[in-house]
Amino acid sequence: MTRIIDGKQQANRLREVIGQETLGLQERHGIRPGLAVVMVGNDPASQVYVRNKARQAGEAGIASFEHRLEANVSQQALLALIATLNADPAVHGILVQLPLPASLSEAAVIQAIAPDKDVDGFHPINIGNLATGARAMVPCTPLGCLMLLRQQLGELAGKRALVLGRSNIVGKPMANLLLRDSCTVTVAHSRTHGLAEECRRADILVAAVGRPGLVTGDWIKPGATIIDVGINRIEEQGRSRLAGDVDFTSASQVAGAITPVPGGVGPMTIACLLLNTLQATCHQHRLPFAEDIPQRALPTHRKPTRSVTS
Ligand SMILES: Nc1nc(=O)c2c([nH]1)NC[C@@H]1CN(c3ccc(C(=O)N[C@@H](CCC(=O)O)C(=O)O)cc3)C=[N+]21
Ligand SMILES: [Mg+2]
Repeated sequence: MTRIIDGKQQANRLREVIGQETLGLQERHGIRPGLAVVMVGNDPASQVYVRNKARQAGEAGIASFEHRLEANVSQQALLALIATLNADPAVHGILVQLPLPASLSEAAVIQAIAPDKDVDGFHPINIGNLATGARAMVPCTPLGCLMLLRQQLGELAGKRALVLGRSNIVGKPMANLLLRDSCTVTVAHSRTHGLAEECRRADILVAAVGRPGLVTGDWIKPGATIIDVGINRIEEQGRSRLAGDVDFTSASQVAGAITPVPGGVGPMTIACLLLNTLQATCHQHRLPFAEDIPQRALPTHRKPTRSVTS
């Protein structure tokens, strides 16, 4: 039987445990974690995400500070705001909603964020620390995918993982996280030869290319675990709906487990943003951070198989 991985429910559980931890911080130390979200311009889709983040942060005991800037804001003004947030002790995490208008340099903006407050994990310091296996702030979407995989499979070591997509936000950090869990990792992309065959070899497939329905059932190894990162807004029969990079109908006939869109990776992304904000808060106050929050919130669904001799 194919298992539908309920990311919405897992994210609810994770946010609940985060809320318990923030309550403890408040009661024992009088500290309230704070998350600043900077939005440039008024893209309607971004506004929905920013609103959801603020509401879910509040429910988990995290203060949120929204900063909306005009689409024509100067780079200098944006960098000045980031400098203010870097210096503000009530702000433990800073997220600048991407993409930015073309007139602004995303690289310069990301590098201006203090690495300790970079809850997106996009700063080169955090990317480098993740790649070398040091302590790092890990990008929220791949972190959420990893949690769903661990919850589903227990042990990931030795599994053949295929990451479809090589973006800085998902594909590259995802590949590093899977390597850290001792998977055999392949990164495929639009120029890969024999893409379908590559996919069919994978025990774990993470699709993050932004092409609706690209991965069909005949690309999937029977029993494989499929994580669909794609959030594509498509028009169908005059109506707008969300579609993943995986064709759910055919893929769910073959896969062992699969995430839906919506209700899969998306909610986990926001929960991981809150978890990163909590971690950043603990770090900035030199307090211990409970590394076991994900395991506590999301106990393994399937016990790892043990060999007879061990
Ligand atoms: N600096 C930065 N960090 C980000 O993490 C970031 C960003 N910029 N820019 C935009 C993307 C997109 N993103 C989503 C988060 C949650 C859902 C989510 O919760 N999706 C719901 C459905 C939402 C709906 O119905 O529209 C779901 O998949 O179930 C979607 C998309 C974070 N992003
Ligand atoms: Mg989703």
